[in-house]
Amino acid sequence: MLVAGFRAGRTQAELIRTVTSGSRNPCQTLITRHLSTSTPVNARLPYFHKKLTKKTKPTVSDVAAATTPTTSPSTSPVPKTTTSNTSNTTLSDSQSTISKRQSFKSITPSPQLMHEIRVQGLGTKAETWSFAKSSGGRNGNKTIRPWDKKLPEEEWKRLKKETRLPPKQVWFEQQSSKVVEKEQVKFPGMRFVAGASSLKSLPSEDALLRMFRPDLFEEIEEIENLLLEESGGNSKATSGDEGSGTKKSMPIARVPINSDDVQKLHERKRAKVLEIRDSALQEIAIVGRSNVGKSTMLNTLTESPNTARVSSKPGLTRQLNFYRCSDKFVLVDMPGYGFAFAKEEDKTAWTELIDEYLATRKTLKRIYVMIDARHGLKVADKEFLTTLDKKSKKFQVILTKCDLVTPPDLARCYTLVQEELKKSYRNAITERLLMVSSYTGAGMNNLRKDMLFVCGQNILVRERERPRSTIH
Ligand SMILES: Nc1nc2c(ncn2[C@@H]2O[C@H](COP(=O)(O)OP(=O)(O)OP(=O)(O)O)[C@@H](O)[C@H]2O)c(=O)[nH]1
Ligand SMILES: [Mg+2]
Repeated sequence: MLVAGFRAGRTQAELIRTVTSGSRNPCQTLITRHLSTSTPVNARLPYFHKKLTKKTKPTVSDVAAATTPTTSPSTSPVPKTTTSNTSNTTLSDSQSTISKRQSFKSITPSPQLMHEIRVQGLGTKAETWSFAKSSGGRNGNKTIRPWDKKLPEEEWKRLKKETRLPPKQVWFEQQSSKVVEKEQVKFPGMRFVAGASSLKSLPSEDALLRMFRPDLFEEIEEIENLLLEESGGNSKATSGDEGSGTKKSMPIARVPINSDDVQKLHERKRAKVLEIRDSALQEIAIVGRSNVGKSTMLNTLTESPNTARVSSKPGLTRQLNFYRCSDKFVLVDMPGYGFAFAKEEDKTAWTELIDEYLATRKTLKRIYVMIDARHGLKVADKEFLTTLDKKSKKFQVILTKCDLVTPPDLARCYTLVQEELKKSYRNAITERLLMVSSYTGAGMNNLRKDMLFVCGQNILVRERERPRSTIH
């Protein structure tokens, strides 16, 4: 009835204005009488209330005004404490967000870092453009864009005809092919070898070695038995506390070569121990918050989308997954931490598994901690890094999802994270952080090289990458 009295298409604000201005329309008079009680208008018209009290983003001056202590006594009927408390919380929150954003934007990254980001093709394409644009300089009011500047017009015309691409895209293609021209490192044939969802099923170092070197299976078995006998252990032990089998394991990789134990071994066996020890497998663990992109990065590293399962929903990886990588080292994909929606018992089990693995694994060479480049270090990250620091475990940070931030913001995030790491974590490798995008593949080559370097290996497969496009 209320709405029927008004012309269709009138806004609710108009309606309220007309009602409260005391118009002579009989319908309006009725409404005015109806509303002329002590109850506020908003309480009677919940829908209008919603509209009228629609939250607007507080400006910096609003925030400043709101946080300045008021001296005048409050005449409001609403209990003072409740209002002031609520508004203070909201405003101080937004104030801190604003000041955080302001201080983030005030970080000036070094030109070298910006250059590296550009050369590696990191950051969103749109901003790569504006970054390149700004480096291209201005000529009066006209912006000289790099793709206008770099080639003479006839050349553009020719390329456009050949490639049927606009100059901007041609320019990008050229830039990316410049990056790819450099030596590429590949991890061919990476594949899943084992999974461990509990400490009991964690494969022992020898078990992994057997999986990697099936040709050495019998020798490993024999040497293990000999070593166990020498050390007074029972080779037929059935404790089953390690490995997937029931046999006790003597980690061959850790046998010191000059020890009496090995000296006592048969000469033939000694040579085998040396050989096996040299093929000791090193492990590289990839950890990070849930959904940060660990499994996707693994797939991009191997250039095969099906190596690890990925999902946009957090909490997909629920066990330690061991991936064999070119016979020399193992990459370990882990469940993510900081997953708020998992069951409490699951969270405890995963944390235990990760902690135990990271703390006790002797063959673990490096821990890569992945941090989302959009957010920097979050509380869960800080907590995790603190536990690593307490255990004196060295770790390297990788900024990921770099395609989702602009190059300047990526550089700022890099600077901020680096500073925080330097300040608060003794075991962080802070000279250089790695930056990758699993979607564009930017930064992956550097990461592969870093992994090989960590394992003390020369590059296994080097090959010149063919240019990504037809443009040469
Ligand atoms: N834009 C962009 N998205 C990414 C990138 N890496 C991963 N993603 C997306 O992020 C989501 C999570 O990826 P996952 O690899 O499953 O993440 P995870 O860290 O393994 O997650 P959990 O297994 O739950 O711990 C997926 O939707 C991916 O497509 C990246 O570099 N750029
Ligand atoms: Mg995963």
